[in-house]
Amino acid sequence: MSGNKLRLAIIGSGNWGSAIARIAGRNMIRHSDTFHPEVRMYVHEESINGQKLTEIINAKHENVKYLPGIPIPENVVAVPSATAAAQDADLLIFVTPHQFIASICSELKGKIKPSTQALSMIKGVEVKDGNINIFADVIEKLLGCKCSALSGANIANEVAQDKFSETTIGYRPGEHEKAELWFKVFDTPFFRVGLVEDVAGVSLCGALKNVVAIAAGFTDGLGWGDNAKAAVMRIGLMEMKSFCEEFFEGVKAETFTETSAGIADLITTCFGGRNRKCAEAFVKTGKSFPVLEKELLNGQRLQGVETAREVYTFLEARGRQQGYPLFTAVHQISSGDYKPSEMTSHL
Ligand SMILES: NC(=O)c1ccc[n+]([C@@H]2O[C@H](COP(=O)([O-])OP(=O)(O)OC[C@H]3O[C@@H](n4cnc5c(N)ncnc54)[C@H](O)[C@@H]3O)[C@@H](O)[C@H]2O)c1
Ligand SMILES: O=P(O)(O)OC[C@H](O)CO
Repeated sequence: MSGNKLRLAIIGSGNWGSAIARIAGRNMIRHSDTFHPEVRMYVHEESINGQKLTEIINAKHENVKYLPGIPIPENVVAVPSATAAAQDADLLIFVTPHQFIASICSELKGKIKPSTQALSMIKGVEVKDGNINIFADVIEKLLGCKCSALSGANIANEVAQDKFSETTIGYRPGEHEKAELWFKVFDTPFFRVGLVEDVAGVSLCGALKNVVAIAAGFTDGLGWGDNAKAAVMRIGLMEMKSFCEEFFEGVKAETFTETSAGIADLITTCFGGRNRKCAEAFVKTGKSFPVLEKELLNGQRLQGVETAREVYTFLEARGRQQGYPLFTAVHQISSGDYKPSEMTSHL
């Protein structure tokens, strides 16, 4: 009997979405007292050698494009419609590149259960009409459901191979019980979940570290060495913290220093992430980021360049660029206004 058990759905099936489907799918079986075994996963349909990606995933139990070589549990079912995935869900994970969230939420509006609880794993921000929002807030506003956030030092390919890592769930004040439910969805002996009452801090660390990772990639491309990279990371962490303190209320200092979402994610992204890799190639090849994204990422999406542009737009609207010289330089270099070698002269 699985009549009153909680149903989980996943909106997104890229590199991280597929890795998290593996973890959550297995935990649905492990905690079968609480959860319905079937997990529906929304897949943005595409054709691979003439066959639909959803059909391949459901037949082979592998996302051959975005997470090749890693088995996805058989209780995870790929569906090509976000609405079909989400409509019966009690728990709804959002894990797509941030540029697609607005259109997905407008499709889902009014079609999910009023009691659904959401969780955002998106590393990005929305800048609109001179305001900045984290995606947990965007989702809450667009869908009218409560939304927590998960972020951490989580390179998807490593997590998918069950290599040890930690992550952080940020929850709203008074919602510790909800966070404990999400803990049960994700925690495994190899993927250890910490909880912190700080949705904004967790979300912003995840978004802003991608901008710092671009700067770290520039230093790698320039061959400036480890000291320069450490300096850029330190300055980046200070700008992340200042930005949160200046523009958001209630972000906790310990989120930066004591959680996986903070310093640990900054370190892993600046050494092993896609943003770093593409930024190094940007310096070495002179190719643009859109070209490098296509050539190097096989359909996966860069978040840092777009986030740098959005953060710059927001700071410019407030005349505050000079308070954030590293964030500003990353945008100016990515958009071709500065040379990469000029990065530190503006700090
Ligand atoms: N990959 C990682 O290591 C990792 C780790 C932690 C967090 N994240 C974050 O998780 C989020 C999702 O990242 P990811 O790695 O799963 O994605 P990804 O970079 O693999 O992006 C590709 C996904 O985008 C989908 N897509 C393309 N066009 C679309 C459209 N028009 N509408 C909807 N979907 C479309 C593709 O089908 C595919 O599922 C991002 O915010 C990312 O920063 C990624
Ligand atoms: O590959 P990146 O640069 O998008 O970073 C991936 C994750 O966010 C690391 O935690």
